[in-house]
Amino acid sequence: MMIEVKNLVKIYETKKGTVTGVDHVSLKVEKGEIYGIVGYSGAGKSSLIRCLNLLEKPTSGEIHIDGVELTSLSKTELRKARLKIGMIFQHFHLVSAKTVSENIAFALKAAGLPKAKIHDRVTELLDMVGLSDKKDVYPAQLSGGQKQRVGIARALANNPSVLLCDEATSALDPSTTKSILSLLKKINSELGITIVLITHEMEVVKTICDRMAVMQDGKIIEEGNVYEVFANPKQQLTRDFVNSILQFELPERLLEERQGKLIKIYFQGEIAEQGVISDVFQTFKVRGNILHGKIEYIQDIPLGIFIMEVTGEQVEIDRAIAYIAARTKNLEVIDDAA
Ligand SMILES: Nc1ncnc2c1ncn2[C@@H]1O[C@H](COP(=O)(O)OP(=O)(O)OP(=O)(O)O)[C@@H](O)[C@H]1O
Repeated sequence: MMIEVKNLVKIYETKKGTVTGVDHVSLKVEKGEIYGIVGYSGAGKSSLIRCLNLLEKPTSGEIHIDGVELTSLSKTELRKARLKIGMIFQHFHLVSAKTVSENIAFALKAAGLPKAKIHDRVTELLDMVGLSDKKDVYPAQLSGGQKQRVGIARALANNPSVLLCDEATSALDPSTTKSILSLLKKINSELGITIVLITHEMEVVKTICDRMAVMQDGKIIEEGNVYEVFANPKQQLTRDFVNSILQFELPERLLEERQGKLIKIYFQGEIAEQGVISDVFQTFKVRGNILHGKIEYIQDIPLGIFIMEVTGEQVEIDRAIAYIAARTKNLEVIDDAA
């Protein structure tokens, strides 16, 4: 187990009283996993991830990273343990008076790497994040995506086993977000670094995470393999997050002009690839009109939702619907004009 959090509590003392940031959270992350924690603002995600490297001191609970329990370490021991935990931030936190190379070299100097080795390591890191041509540039001259690449290079400088990402793509546009996520994925698969990320965007979780947790009011309310959570969300909040990706509204006009039965079909896994829809038209005397549809690929497994109008004789429609229902995850007759 790379990360094990046991009964973590973080309470803030404020002038107005105490605020619970993290409320008895326990979680485990396996070596090499990408683990995403999703939640709305104020759910406690930042508090939780900042406790993982003790940027924030937990009120109680245990944090084990690669077999080391962090909360009981002395200052010196903690400084050493932290080298194994890289972190990147929403607003990058680069030093504006230092060049790209100097920003990265700083992390190596702090860890005591001999000067002669620093240059080579910086060159290697710049190459890894695709910024070799920007080494002497200052952060102000970089785009957001480039700044985050510097942040990533700096976080990886001392060969950490864990990378913590605090809303790392939230300040970036969608296409830059994609490129940063694919860089994180590459780092994970090529270097075997375990990644924990927090985000309010399900899209991020969908794109790169293996497992995920949903956080609300300081607690983890649902957890699991990303495909499983997307396909079978249990809590209302999780359903809302999943719907942000999968759902769509059907225009009112379509509902008014329908003729046969309107059905909503959920596909899961391989079923989505097996052509259930085309089989239905070969087997039964019905016509079908797809009004809306979407297939998302999560961990390369399809998860789909379709709305289809089925017309024809009532008996045939019923048989066709029964046929589809038997072969898909979930079928809802949403409207019946007959
Ligand atoms: N330094 C602090 N002092 C007092 N209360 C805090 C502090 N940091 C966070 N909190 C409170 O703890 C709770 C959780 O906040 P946290 O920032 O961890 O949530 P979040 O899910 O990361 O949300 P956001 O994305 O908006 O930061 C909130 O009620 C917040 O007001």
